[in-house]
Amino acid sequence: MVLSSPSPLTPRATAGRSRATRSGWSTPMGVITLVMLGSLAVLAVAGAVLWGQAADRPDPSAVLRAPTASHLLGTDHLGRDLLARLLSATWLSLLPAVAATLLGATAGITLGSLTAVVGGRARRLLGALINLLLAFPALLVAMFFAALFGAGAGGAVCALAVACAPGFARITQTLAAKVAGTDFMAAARVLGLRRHRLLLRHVLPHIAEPLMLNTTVATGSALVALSGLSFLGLGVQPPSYDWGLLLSQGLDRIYTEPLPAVAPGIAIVYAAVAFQLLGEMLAGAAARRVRPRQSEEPALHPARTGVPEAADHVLEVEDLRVALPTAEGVVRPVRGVTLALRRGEMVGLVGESGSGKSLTALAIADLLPDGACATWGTHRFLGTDADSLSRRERRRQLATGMAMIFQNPASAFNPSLRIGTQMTEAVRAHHRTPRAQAVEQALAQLQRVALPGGRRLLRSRPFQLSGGQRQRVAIAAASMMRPDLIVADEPTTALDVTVQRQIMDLLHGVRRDDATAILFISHDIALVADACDRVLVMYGGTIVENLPAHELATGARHPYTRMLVASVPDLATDRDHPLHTIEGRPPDPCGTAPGCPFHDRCPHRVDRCAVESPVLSALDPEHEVACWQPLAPAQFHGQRETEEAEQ
Ligand SMILES: Nc1ncnc2c1ncn2[C@@H]1O[C@H](COP(=O)(O)OP(=O)(O)OP(=O)(O)O)[C@@H](O)[C@H]1O
Repeated sequence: MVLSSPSPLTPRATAGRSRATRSGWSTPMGVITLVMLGSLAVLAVAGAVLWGQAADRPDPSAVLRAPTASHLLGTDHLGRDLLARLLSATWLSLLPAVAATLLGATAGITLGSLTAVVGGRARRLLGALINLLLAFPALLVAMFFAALFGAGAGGAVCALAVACAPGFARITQTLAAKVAGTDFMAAARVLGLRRHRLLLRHVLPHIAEPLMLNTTVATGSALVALSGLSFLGLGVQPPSYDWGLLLSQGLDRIYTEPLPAVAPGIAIVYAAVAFQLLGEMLAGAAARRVRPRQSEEPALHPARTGVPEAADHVLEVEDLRVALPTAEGVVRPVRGVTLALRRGEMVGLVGESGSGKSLTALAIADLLPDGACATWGTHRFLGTDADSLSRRERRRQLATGMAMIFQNPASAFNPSLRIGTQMTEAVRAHHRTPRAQAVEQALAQLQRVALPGGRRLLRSRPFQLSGGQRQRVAIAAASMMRPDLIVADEPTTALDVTVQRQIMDLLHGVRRDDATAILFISHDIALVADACDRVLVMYGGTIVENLPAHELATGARHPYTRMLVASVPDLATDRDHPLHTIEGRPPDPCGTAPGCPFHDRCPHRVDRCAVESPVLSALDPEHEVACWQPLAPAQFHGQRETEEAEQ
């Protein structure tokens, strides 16, 4: 008896497994699969009708006959024709296998997919439950439950469903975990979609294909397992019969007449192979659906605008701290961030890798990873104190007032859903906008980001678009709710320079037209200086300088900002001289050393810097710096000239 847990077949993983799967249903293997499945389907439907009577008709004069021309497989102990019984048992053998697999798959997939949408503790509990269930061998579980439920087809089906459910749960958990960490799930969470909607709209469609393939293959295994249970006397009971029972009865006389035992065995293997081949063919078909992307990039040159006049704050954050538990101890990558964004303002957030930019953005969007703890001195979004809202109210406020754009436009969309579905789901869920109206809105947004194709584009799937097109769709989707704040985490990093410019133009268009504030996270200092109104410079988990973007090149006062700017080729540096690098390493996010986080790398440090943390203080109404000895512009240039002379 074989009872295997379903294996995690994925379209890509199985794509290379056989040439037949790659070449489709018209190949010899495809034709064989269709013929085998077709013959099983015909026998399942017509077998009992055509041969049912002959199968049940006893003949005392022909008991236990060997195969003859009138009884090709011989007869049983009541003289019934074994070939007729074999053929008419097809549906009784296949139906329970399909039912057991579907029941087990439904239970397992439900359990496994829940792990993608529930919170940390519930997820750990579910994971532990799945591990516990998997600890018991499926075969023993099936036999135990078959005995518990009582011998019979119903009991065997339930037992098998219970036995195969943990395998499905584990596969689903693994597949769903990959989905849970994707940008499109983060985006969907920002949109405030409820758990059941996340599950049904984003998780399950995304993993449906591999699950379907596994279910198909598992049906073959279930057929073998059910036949095994019948063989052991725990499955179908006389006078009913399936292939397993016929095999068991045939074994009694296998040494004198092998055919009555071999024929049901062949039928079982035949059906199991047919299901296996079906799984292979479906996997191959799924792999072929991953098509190359199109690459059309029409030029975009919308007008640029200056800083908007509006001055009301969309977001105010004071003393944001984020702590993350790790195996090495608690990490504190964000250590007191203070920032504010005005309506229609584009603010750049720059800093070395690991300075805490992304975690700051995730904390603002309420998307921190499980276990992370964020604390705030002040946290006001759209004038409302976040602490005064329930979690649900806050989610809703974020869903309607904030959108996120991620670095990788490929992962920002659920690849299994059409662009139109993803663009319209937030307005439909939160504003109860009718479908047709939501589609019209989506079309208008696509037009706004200069994407041709209208309804055709809405019907397409993310993989059919180029990276630049996907990022433009991401901006169009983010604008659907007319959010007050867009957090764009390195939205141009994965794109080439021409497309980067187009994306920046679009973001400018959004903030100009909708007065949307944009927090623009980037490593590209030159781009930030060029595109943003203000720049926040982050180092060691804090904001060390807040200054107008046009002052970044020459007016920065924090030594770190100046060194960061000096390391960029085309801002204030002389190309005839080697670029400046910042010696030393960023501070350890686990560390608890006092003082300025930059003091051990700072050429201008004084004694106080090692013991006292400087706070962000205003130099003028538009310029703040966290430094005990802010540089004067001349002082920095003097220093650089000295260094260059030494070199
Ligand atoms: N889930 C996590 N668990 C533990 N540490 C983390 C986690 N996420 C981020 N960190 C750590 O927190 C620090 C800040 O990470 P963050 O991603 O915010 O930096 P960043 O400034 O955005 O860097 P980059 O520019 O490279 O994206 C890094 O040292 C990182 O290793």
